[in-house]
Amino acid sequence: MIPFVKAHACGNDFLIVEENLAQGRHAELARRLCARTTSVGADGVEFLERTAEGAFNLRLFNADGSEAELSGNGTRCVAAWLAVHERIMEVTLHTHGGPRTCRTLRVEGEECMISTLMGVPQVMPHSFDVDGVGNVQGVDVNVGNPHFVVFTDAEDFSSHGLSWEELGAKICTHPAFPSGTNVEFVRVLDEDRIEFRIFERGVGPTHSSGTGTCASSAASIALRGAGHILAATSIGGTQQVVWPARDEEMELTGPAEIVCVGEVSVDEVLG
Ligand SMILES: N[C@@H](CCC[C@H](N)C(=O)O)C(=O)O
Repeated sequence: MIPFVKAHACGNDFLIVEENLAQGRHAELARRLCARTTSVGADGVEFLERTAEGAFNLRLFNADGSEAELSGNGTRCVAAWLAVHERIMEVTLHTHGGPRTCRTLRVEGEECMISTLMGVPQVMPHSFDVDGVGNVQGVDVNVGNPHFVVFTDAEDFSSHGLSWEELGAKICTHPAFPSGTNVEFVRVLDEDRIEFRIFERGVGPTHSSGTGTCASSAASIALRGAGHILAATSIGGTQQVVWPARDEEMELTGPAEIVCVGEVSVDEVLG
């Protein structure tokens, strides 16, 4: 049997599995466990390794089995699990996108409020042609993993005559991004608030993204005159971002909740 924890952050849901159970089958396990109709269902799997020295390492696999550098929400889900069930209130989780230190500010039952230091975002305007669409202008943002931010004024987040889901799918796998990219469609509402939709690499449209929140905020602060303290809302809820200056770390604060713990039979998962 493979024990798992299911958690979500603003509706972006993850399974947490101990690394020593994966035995090299990370991609296959992620694909099978994340299937919405035939398995547990999630946007990704966080494999959690505990080293003999007491460090915590994370490997993140998207629902399609691809490995990503990190997830902001997935990292927060792991921090919530450690806070709720092991009373670890501050922890540095080592991801392939760099170390992320999470501080649990509040625990209410299975729900936590957590602040994470998310590194220093790198922001760079970028435009390229998309077949049948034309020139798309946006912003590359690296927050440990890659994002492309498209600003739009449309209330439904459409752009270039396409829905955000349609254009997101085209950009996500566009040759301008050899490793693929996450895509955000962002509306700057005022100095303190932005709203966005996310099309995630390796998943598709999701309800939220921690790194997507940081990327959307970084582009809005750097290039659209948004303030240094921002509320960023996606389908699954609002997260707070603080980014004092371009060369400083961004802090992301938001909720994460443990949904359930369970176990699945290895035969059922891997056949
Ligand atoms: N939802 C995540 C991002 C997960 C990784 C992403 N799909 C990628 O491939 O980079 C978040 O909360 O940051």
